[in-house]
Amino acid sequence: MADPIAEAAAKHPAPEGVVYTYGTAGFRTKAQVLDSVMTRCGLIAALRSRLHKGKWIGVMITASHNPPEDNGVKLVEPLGNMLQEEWEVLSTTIANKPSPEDVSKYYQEIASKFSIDLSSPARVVVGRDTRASGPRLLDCVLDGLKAAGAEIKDCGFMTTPQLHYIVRSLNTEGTPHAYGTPTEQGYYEKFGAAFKAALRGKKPSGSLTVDCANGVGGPKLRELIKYLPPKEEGLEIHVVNENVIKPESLNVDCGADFVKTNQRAPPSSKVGPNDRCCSLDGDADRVVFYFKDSNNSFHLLDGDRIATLVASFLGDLVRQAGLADSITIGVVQTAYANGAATQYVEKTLKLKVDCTPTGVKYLHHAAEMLSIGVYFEANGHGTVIFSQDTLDSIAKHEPSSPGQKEALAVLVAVINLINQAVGDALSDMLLVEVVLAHKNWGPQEWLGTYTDLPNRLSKVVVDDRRKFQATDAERRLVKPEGIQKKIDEEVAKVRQGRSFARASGTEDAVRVYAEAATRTEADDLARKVSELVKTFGGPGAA
Ligand SMILES: CC(=O)N[C@H]1[C@@H](OP(=O)(O)O)O[C@H](CO)[C@@H](O)[C@@H]1O
Ligand SMILES: [Mg+2]
Repeated sequence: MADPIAEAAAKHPAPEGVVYTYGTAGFRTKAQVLDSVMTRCGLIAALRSRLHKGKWIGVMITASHNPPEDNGVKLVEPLGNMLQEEWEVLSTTIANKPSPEDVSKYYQEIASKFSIDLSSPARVVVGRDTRASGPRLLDCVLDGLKAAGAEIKDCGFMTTPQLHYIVRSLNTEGTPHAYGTPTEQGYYEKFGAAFKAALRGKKPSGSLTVDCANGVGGPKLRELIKYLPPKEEGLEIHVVNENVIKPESLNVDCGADFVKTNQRAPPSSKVGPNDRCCSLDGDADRVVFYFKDSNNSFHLLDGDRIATLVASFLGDLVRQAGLADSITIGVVQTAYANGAATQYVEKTLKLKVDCTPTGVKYLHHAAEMLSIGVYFEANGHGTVIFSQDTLDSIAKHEPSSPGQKEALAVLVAVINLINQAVGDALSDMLLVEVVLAHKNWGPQEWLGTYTDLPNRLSKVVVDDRRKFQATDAERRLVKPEGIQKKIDEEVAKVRQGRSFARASGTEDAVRVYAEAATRTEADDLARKVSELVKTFGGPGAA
């Protein structure tokens, strides 16, 4: 008897000797070895949808900020969240099955384990970024989906957050929690209208130059601009690095990762002093801001800065609207947040800070525990989420003065402007612009809120990064034995020192972070800790 699952898997056989892992951001590696993984992810997406009683599941084909020759895939849960961890493991297992028959058998096993009726409806929506390998890998996903008998919606080019938005909107359509019209146009209408409402007549000063990393963010931003107020009334946006015709230029010398890692503007940048700029990454789920001052010095305004800016603004609105008694705001960071940012949130803003392991899913979970959870990774991934209780209190709040009424109106518009499903570079960018316009701030004022401690992020290649096991939100190593004590000794030697090492979840390396009172001390500390990592992780080390 014909077995469509085995047939689909046979059409896209797994290359020999490659081991796949569904990591921090799904499967991500060289595009040429991903065909089999794509088909199998199609199968997993169909199963996941059936388990959710036919709700829409998303499949996003992207490798974000990675080089153009890479690609990847991540699955999106019905409310737009990232895939549940247990299913990451199932995805990893099916991706590594050697033969088509093993794939089919495992597919059946998952179905019986979760009592999934394989004849029930499955619905899957697919999007992709602009990489050259995208069309081929899309076909591989579609083969998996067709074999599993899923209903398919192919959205073509999408930013990652747009796909999350569409998934959430499809699944909430017609319910009291309807998120928006489940189309790309619906996305622009929702965020365009919210931006206008949140500005409330305030006009951002100057212009904003947006570097789109030569990725999918470029054409999507061009589209979004059509739904924003005209530049005379609203924001003047200059779009740069939007060449999607040459996919080999994706993320090359531009984009959020380039700017954050090199701490400088893309070489092509031609902006003047104090002009606001921001850079998106390849799938537009991450944004960092920056500017050059009148001495031509570069200043980065990263995810920590966005979190502090937004948290302080939301704190003011909640207070001014008379809601401070019922709503508390918290900020969620990772260990990579600059110590000065953490201190600013705790001491100046007087808000609670949580620290989680690296990876948006951990930050998102922690933020879900708060009434308003502002979460950002230093590299610019993040958003703000509002609990249902908070949304209910805001909806039924009766303002008792014109001042309260105004603050409440801004708060409601800002909530609509924030993509609740996932961190979204375009929505975060508009949010920052709204806050700056309301505060009447330029980038200098924003930068002036606190002074970053000099820091250094390095990468050390070791024999086996799995030897490095961390605890305490990845701030301390429990293995290799003895290394943490040595790191502590180095940290103690410098002023305001902090350093940690952890195995990367996306690259075959150990990352070392160090900060200290001065640039020399921070660099020194990073070098010393990197040496320790090399020694403890070198050949023959336990
Ligand atoms: C220090 C750093 O920036 N790490 C990044 C990177 O994770 P690693 O596990 O450090 O490789 O990629 C993740 C996925 O994009 C992102 O969430 C995270 O912030
Ligand atoms: Mg990304």
